[in-house]
Amino acid sequence: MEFIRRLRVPPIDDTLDAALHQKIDQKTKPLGALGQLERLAFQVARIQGSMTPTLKNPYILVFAGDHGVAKSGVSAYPQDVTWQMVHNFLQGGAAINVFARQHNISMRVIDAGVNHEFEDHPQLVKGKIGPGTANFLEQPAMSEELCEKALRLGAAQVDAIAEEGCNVLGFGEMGIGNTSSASMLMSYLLDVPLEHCVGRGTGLSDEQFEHKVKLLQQAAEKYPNLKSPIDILQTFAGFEIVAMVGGILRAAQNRMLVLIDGFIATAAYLAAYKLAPAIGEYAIFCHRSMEQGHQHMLEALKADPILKMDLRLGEGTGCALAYPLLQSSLNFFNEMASFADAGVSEKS
Ligand SMILES: Cc1cc2ncn([C@H]3O[C@H](COP(=O)(O)O)[C@@H](O)[C@H]3O)c2cc1C
Ligand SMILES: O=C(O)c1cccnc1
Repeated sequence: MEFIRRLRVPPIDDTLDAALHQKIDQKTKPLGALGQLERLAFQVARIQGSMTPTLKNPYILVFAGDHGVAKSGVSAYPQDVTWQMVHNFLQGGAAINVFARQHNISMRVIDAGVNHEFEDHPQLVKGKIGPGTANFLEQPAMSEELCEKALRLGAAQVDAIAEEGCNVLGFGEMGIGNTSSASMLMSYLLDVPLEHCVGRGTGLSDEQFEHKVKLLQQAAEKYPNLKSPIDILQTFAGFEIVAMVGGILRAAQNRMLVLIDGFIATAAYLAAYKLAPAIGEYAIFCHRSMEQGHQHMLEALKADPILKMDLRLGEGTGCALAYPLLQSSLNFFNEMASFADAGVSEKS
């Protein structure tokens, strides 16, 4: 696939590492006392190759798409909620709108494949790859051609906001049924049993959850020999998930800071990571979702999520909520006095 053949993620230069550690350790605090904030500041400064890193023009991209599998009763909500929520995002009434407004984060909604025609709106990108995916219980979700189109869609959106001066962006999603897709991706990409990957999504009852597990197990039996990340994406992903994969890859390629939300966004990240492991240095995991598979996925990635707030929403909400802590990490790094500046005695 041309998109994948052209993929080049720059490895991070370590020439500043010693100076960055020294700058952090010289701040007026016991050594290591700002914990994860110190690790975040170090990571961002390395990505930017700068002793004075900054966050510029932050964005949340919310990718939306419908899933054929939603018709098989794997979600607690009807498929129409996908387009209805896109409408809600554009009206400014969803959780992600509220948190993004609170932290001055711009938002864009990408229709990657919702089964609905939307009116024009300044925050909406009309990128529909198709009116939703095929039901993977019956046939692969999409062709290779559409998969590549979706990768390019995500990459193009990231390039567009990079041109607006953005250097930090969060990836969010909306698509009824997409925890099922994400569970399949996780099981295949990590080669772990499906039981560790399936959760209750929007809030399934015990009975509905058993039905979901049974259907997804049938799907796994149908496709025993998938190995490559692209084949796995084509078979199980949604257009919004593949567009996120393309976007995550391009953001790292552009040396932007990549903020990863919950279970579905992390599944997209996982596919991107399998395609280009160098993206690992650009990613910040914003929270640990209640969706059970997310906890296993984060462990497998050795990720250190910023928040544990019992969220299970998606939309990029974890990214928006973690953003002020990321700001705090750079503020301490750029503004805090050193022992020498402040005339404070160092460790004896
Ligand atoms: C009103 C509403 C708003 C949402 N915002 C995000 N999701 C989340 O729930 C969906 C995934 O769960 P499942 O696989 O169980 O369908 C995705 O659309 C996800 O972003 C929502 C779900 C609902 C119902
Ligand atoms: O972790 C998430 O992002 C998530 C969990 C459940 C439903 N929707 C999203």
